[in-house]
Amino acid sequence: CAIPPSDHPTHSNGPKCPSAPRTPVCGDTRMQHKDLLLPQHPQSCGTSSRSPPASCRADPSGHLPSCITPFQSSLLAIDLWASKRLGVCAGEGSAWGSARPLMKVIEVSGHGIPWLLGTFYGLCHSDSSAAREVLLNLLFALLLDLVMVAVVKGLVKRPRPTHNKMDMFVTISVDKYSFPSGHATRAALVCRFVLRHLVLAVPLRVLVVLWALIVSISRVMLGRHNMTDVLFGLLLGYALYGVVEHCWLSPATAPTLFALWSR
Ligand SMILES: CC(C)=CCC/C(C)=C/CC/C(C)=C/COP(=O)(O)O
Repeated sequence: CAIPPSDHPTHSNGPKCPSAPRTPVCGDTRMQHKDLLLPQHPQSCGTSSRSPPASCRADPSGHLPSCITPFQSSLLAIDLWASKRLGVCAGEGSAWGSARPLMKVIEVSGHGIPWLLGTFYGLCHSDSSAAREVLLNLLFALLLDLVMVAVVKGLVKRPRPTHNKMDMFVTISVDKYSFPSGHATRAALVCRFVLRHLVLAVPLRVLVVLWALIVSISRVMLGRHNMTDVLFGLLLGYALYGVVEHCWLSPATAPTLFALWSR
């Protein structure tokens, strides 16, 4: 199943194949491969796209190894296909278009701004030093998450799904990219953080986990992300919590920071 090299988004900086056929050779798959962001033999313009050594050279843009096996390629194609099928709230006219407003409320619940503002507000108004310690670490976790997601998005530069409508509440420049899902990383990170540091009754703990899952699933349903963006986001958020725990800020390890907030 050959993919016309000129259709690949990374080719904007790399070699062009103006003479490559533009007729679909794999039906819908050709169009969906635009989102893979893995060069399809960019060096093989004018030669057979089956030439194996060319497929393992460095990506001209230097962002990703271009050595993609047929197995990986198939997994990504399945990801794109399934994500498109699951994007049932991607537009008002989609199968579940009427649920889109609810999905957008869920989107805001996992957005960085309410979490940052809420944590900052709590920090300024908390009287107990224990609460301040937890909130300061939550603020650190949220900022670390924003930075890590921005770095990975900027490195990978995977475009958002073609069916996504870019009508998101406050975004930053890298949010035009899709991998990983910032909402999913935040949901996993906050979920682990809250379960570890807040004393909650079991039903509330279940609700926190459900919220994280719903925020993550809603990214695909809204058409914002492919499934792999969300799965990687969840893993990244889970792992970032480990970093936060490892670097835990306390009055002993960061006295200056705590002095800022003490009364
Ligand atoms: C302090 C500071 C730089 C705050 C920026 C907060 C902000 C605009 C975060 C962006 C949140 C966002 C829209 C993430 C994208 O989530 P995806 O799940 O679509 O990747």
